[in-house]
Amino acid sequence: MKHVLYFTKRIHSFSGRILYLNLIGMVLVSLFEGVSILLLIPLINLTGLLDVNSKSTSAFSWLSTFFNNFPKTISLLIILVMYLLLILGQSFFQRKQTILNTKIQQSFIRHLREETYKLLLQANWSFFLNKRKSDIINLMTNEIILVSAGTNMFLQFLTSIVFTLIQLGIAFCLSPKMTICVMFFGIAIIFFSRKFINKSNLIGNETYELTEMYIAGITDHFNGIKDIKSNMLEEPHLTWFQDLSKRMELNRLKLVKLNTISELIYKIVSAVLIVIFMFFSIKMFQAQQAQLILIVIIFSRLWPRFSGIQSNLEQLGSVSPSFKALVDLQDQCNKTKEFNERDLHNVKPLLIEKGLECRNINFRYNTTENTYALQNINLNIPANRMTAIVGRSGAGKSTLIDLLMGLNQPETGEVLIDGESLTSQNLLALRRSISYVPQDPFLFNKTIRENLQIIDQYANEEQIWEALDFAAAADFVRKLPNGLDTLIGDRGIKLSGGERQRLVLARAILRKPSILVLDEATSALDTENESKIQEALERLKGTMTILVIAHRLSTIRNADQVIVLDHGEIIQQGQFSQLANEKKGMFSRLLRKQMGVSVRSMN
Ligand SMILES: Nc1ncnc2c1ncn2[C@@H]1O[C@H](COP(=O)(O)OP(=O)(O)OP(=O)(O)O)[C@@H](O)[C@H]1O
Repeated sequence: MKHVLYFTKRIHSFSGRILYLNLIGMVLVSLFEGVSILLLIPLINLTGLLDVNSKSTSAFSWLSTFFNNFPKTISLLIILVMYLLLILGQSFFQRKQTILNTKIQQSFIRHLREETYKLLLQANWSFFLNKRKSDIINLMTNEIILVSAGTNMFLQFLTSIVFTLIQLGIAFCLSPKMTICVMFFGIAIIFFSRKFINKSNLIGNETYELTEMYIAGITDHFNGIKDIKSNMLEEPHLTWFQDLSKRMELNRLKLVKLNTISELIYKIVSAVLIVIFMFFSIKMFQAQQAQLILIVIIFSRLWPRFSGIQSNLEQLGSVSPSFKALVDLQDQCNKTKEFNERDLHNVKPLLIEKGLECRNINFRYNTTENTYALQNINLNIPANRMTAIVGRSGAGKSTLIDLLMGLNQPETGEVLIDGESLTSQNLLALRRSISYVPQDPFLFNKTIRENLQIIDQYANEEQIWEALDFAAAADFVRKLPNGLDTLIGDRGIKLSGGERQRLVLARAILRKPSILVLDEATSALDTENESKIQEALERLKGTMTILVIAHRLSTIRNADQVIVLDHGEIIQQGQFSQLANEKKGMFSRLLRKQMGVSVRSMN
């Protein structure tokens, strides 16, 4: 419940005065309804069948006395007009209140969405390494709506308590004994049905987990749909999906069964109580017909209030896991925050003059395990030169690059930029100076132009073509039917792997970075395009610092410095030709293997 209260406080500080207006509106709507009970007294009296001016209704007998001053028809007309006005008033306020409610709820959802999205963007890389993307998607789509709806539900719950108190007050004036009895049973039954609330909470937890699994499954399956289709893995996936859908169905059914059983209990108890009341009222207290009618009216008005409170609590119990998940996510983001929103304004890129340096760096992904991804890294990366990082798969190349970009933080040691430690102060300036091209480049489902302008929205036609030329992409873009305005599909699916890599390279160049990082960025290119890019990189040398990770060693022939990593340690460092001549070194072994493969493949 504390998480629900947390969000209620948030909606309170977010909406301020409007929230009170809304609450007053809800109370007003309920009051109109309450007052209509009172009108029943003179109405019943007017029928002439019953006399309601008895002791038990004495608090409001003045109402009947008042209407006795008028001829019957006039009284009847006044009462009915009042009744009509009450209904009209109620409907009018109800509409206003619903609109206001939606306004508050929707702006709160927007606020929550924006706030959580900002926090996510501000979280550091380690947060994303440890978090499943689909869980974030689930929170940002399904759960956030449940949280907002739940917060609203909680506010309605508070209003309904206020209104129940008002109605209890009115009922008390009509029949104190009766009201106390109803209250006693109502509270007792809410107290005894706590276990329903706990059960709802358990089912809510299960719903949350199942939804997480569902979104994760769908995301994974459709990201890997090519694998599924080409390896004919449809059947196991379908079975998995059917099992999960069945579990989701049963989970919903369980919740409805639970909610309806408590509703059923309330109805049965209500019927039994009415019967008992009637019996005692008639047999023991010789109650008049009017009192009996009041008993039924009070019961039918008040009892649903109690059962409403109970079902409200059950619903809150079932959505409270969503509240907890959102609080947890925001907490984790706050703990892993690497910058504040205002830091993003006016970040000037760094002009690196001397270079980057790694000093005594050790790094592990999991600090509870003994395996280090990087150990004793001491390294100089001179500015405006090309440095290549090579090594076997899993050697730590990408981890090293991530450290240099300030994505990973070293456990010991430090990264220096022109002799200054990399801290949160200069982190964003460093990032602004970097263009990073990964092995599996990310492209948006937009046109080529839009994909390029993401990096620089003011880039003109000439600059765009210049970047495309650099990345050996101009030719294929020219041949596309809509040229720069061609839509490239989901993640650029309508392009080949090599075309995608070239586009991302062009995008990286458009930024005119001080540091260009290519992480296996040309792995999908044919030799012709690769050598075009090599030439282009050669032209760039001296204008920016280039960091290249490459398995294909021919790519880095022109590098000024080659770093060889193995098991997270630097085992060789020097110029390409120098390392190639160290016959016993890992580099020449890797080189020989690749040359052997290429010679064999030529034969
Ligand atoms: N997020 C992670 N959590 C835990 N361990 C990781 C994580 N990412 C990488 N590792 C481990 O760190 C080591 C270095 O990985 P890294 O990705 O840096 O290697 P690499 O040299 O770039 O490999 P490749 O050439 O195959 O891309 C590997 O043993 C890998 O299993």
